[in-house]
This record gives sequence, C-alpha cells and structure tokens, in this order.
Amino acid sequence: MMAGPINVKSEIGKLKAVILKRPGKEVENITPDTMPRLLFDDIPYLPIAQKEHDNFATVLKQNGTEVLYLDDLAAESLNDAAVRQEFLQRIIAESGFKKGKTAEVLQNYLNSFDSLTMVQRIMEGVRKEDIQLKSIGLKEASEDGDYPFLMDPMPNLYFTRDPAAAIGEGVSINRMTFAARRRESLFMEYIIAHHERFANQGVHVWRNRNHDTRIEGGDELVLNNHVLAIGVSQRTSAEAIQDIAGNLFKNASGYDTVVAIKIPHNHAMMHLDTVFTMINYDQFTVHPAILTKDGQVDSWILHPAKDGISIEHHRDLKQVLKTVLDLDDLDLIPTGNGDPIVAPREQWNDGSNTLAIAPGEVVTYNRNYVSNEILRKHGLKVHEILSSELSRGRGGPRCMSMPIVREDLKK
Ligand SMILES: NC(=O)NCCC[C@H](N)C(=O)O
Repeated sequence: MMAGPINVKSEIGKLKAVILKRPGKEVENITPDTMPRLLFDDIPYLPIAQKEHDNFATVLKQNGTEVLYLDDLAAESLNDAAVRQEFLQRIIAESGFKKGKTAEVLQNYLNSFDSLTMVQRIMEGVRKEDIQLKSIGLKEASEDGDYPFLMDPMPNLYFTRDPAAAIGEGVSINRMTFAARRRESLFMEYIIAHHERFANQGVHVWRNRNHDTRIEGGDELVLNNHVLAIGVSQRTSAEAIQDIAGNLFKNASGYDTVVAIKIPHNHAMMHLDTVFTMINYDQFTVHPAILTKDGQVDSWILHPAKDGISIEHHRDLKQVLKTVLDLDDLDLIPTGNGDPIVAPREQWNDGSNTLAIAPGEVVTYNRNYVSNEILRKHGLKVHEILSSELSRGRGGPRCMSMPIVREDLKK
C-alpha cells in the first residue's frame, strides 16, 4: 500500500521526508531585551547559522531524505484568495490586532507581497516603521511606545519539531505554552488543511490547536506503531496528554499505549527530546539528570479501558520501556558518558537531542564530542553537523526537524 502524505510510525524508520525552516531575518530581530521572552540565550550570527542549517539539510538529502521548507509549504497553502485573506486575518488577530485601523493597515501591507514574501515578512516580524499608520489606536499608543515591533518576530520557527508532530498517519497541531511560539502552529494548520500535498488526503488531526491545555512536539515521541512516549514537562501538561491519548485510542489511530514521562520543568530540559531520544530498536539517549541514581523516574502507562483510560504509575524507566516495547533488554546511553561536568554541558547544547535517520544511524551536533564518541562505542553510525550558532536557540537536530514520512519498520 502506498504511504499517505504523513506516515511516521517510529522514531527510527528510514527518514524519507522532513520539514525544516532555514533560520532567517527573524533571528536577527532578537535583542538582549527580548531574548528571555523569545526563548533564546544569545543572538545567533545569522550567516553562520544559515550555513550550519544548510549543512544539516545537505546531510539529510545525502542520506535520501526529501527536505521541505516550512515557509515554502505555508506560501503554497495560500493559493486560494479567500484562504489567504482568512490566514492573514487570523495571524494578525493572534498578533494582537483583532480589528480596527492597525489590523486593516497590517492586512493591506502584508497583502502587497507575493505569498512567499508575505509569509517570510510575518515570520521576521513587522516593525511599526514598516507600515503607513497615520493615526494609531489607544491600544498601541498606551503600550510601550519605544517597542519597535507591531508583530513580533518568530525566531524559534527553525525548531519545526514543536508546533506540530506526526503520529502514525496523522498529526497533532499544537497549542504552544509561551506567547513567543503560540502563532507558529497556525502555519501547520493551513499547510495540513490547504496544501495540495496534504489536503483531502485523509490526514487525521488527532488534536488541534484550539485548546487551553498545552502540548509541544519535542515532548511527543513515536516509539513504534502503537506506543508513544510523551513528556510531562515545562511545555506539555498532563491534561493535554490525557486528551490526545483519548483521541488516539478512540479514533483507530493504531495507538493503544501512551507512556507519560515526568521531566524537570526548566529551560535546559524544556521538552522530553532534550533529555531522552530513541535511536535504535533497543537503544536510547538519556540525560542522567532525569533519573535517580537507581534509574527511577515518574512515569505512567495509559491504555484504553472500558470506562475511558487506565493509568498505571511506574518508576523504573528501563523496565517500563522493556514492557511497552516488548524487549528483553535495552541500552540507555548516558549523555556526556554520565560525567558530572560533561553531561550537563553537552545536554545544554543538545547532546541528548539526537535525530535518528534510520535504525542505529543518527544526526548530532559536532560540539558534543563526548556524547558522539560514546554513541559510536555503542555501535551507532553518527553524522555530525556544524553547531556553533544553531545551538544558541537551545535545540538540536531532533528539535530542528519535523519528520513527515518514515519507512515502516520491518519488525
Ligand atoms: N524540541 C525542542 O526541544 N525544541 C527546542 C526549542 C527551543 C526554543 N528556544 C524553545 O524554547 O522553545
């Protein structure tokens, strides 16, 4: 059977198609004042960040992956004039201008561009000086007069993993935690609904973005064709996990098991995939700081039950994974070889955030040389990519990619 436009039934099946976003001007629209709010720890040097990102895309292409870009897909979703206007209205409203003169002027300004330029202008941010606004409303006048942006830049877009996640033959389109990233998932909503590659092709939306409870793709790990792991984290709430589990269980998704894993709520470990990834049938990276000395972490296994969902509490991560994946043994590979200095240093620059492109074959940042060495010692094939500037946004190869097609695993 031909795979549909979305087919992700594992974390490790050969990666056939992926959505990336090349960092653009939005990254240069970060300032020291806005850095914390925009979820950056420093300002990347854009030309180098772009070179590094192009190196990432080249490695994927050389290994047989089709690379699609978010801005191209978003622009191609807006061919219909009515859809384009509706999208513009919604993104402007979500940027704080539901109606009124400013909303109108922004709409006219953005409408003056072709769709790709328009999408890129939205992503980069729109400054007050960009538009001809003769009189401003009380809202804008009473807010910070010195703040240059009407529509904020979206510098986190190059982490395409988070606003949406492919699960089986469908997607979750995510309600993001922080305002800095909340608009990002609107692009994916339009791509899935209106791009010819996805629209009317039977792509399920397991959960849409119209929720108060929060979930982000960095927490959503597809362990196989019926088991997911989802982080209970700074970015993903327990309520959202229970909600998406319920939808998957009742909608013939193929998924009957969700393992919710509780991780610390902090900036270095904001998603499960910053501390734990699956890289082979029986191999995982894990940052030692999420486990007690004897390998314990709070986790819950959710299954469909007659009266809804059954929830079992467990503590032993290795045992939980062996049970749900039906394995006799598995290899948990510690970030930075578990060294008390190297592990947190390399995790900070995404040493645990490994992207599998085939079983036992991964893409990692070159700066995490201790973690890379230990992966090789454990038999993994490691493709290193350049990482000086990309890593300043606190995300690695898994965060920077949204797989949409992986080959199904044979076993
Ligand atoms: N999956 C991931 O862990 N993505 C990294 C996101 C980094 C971004 N600066 C954020 O804080 O959301």
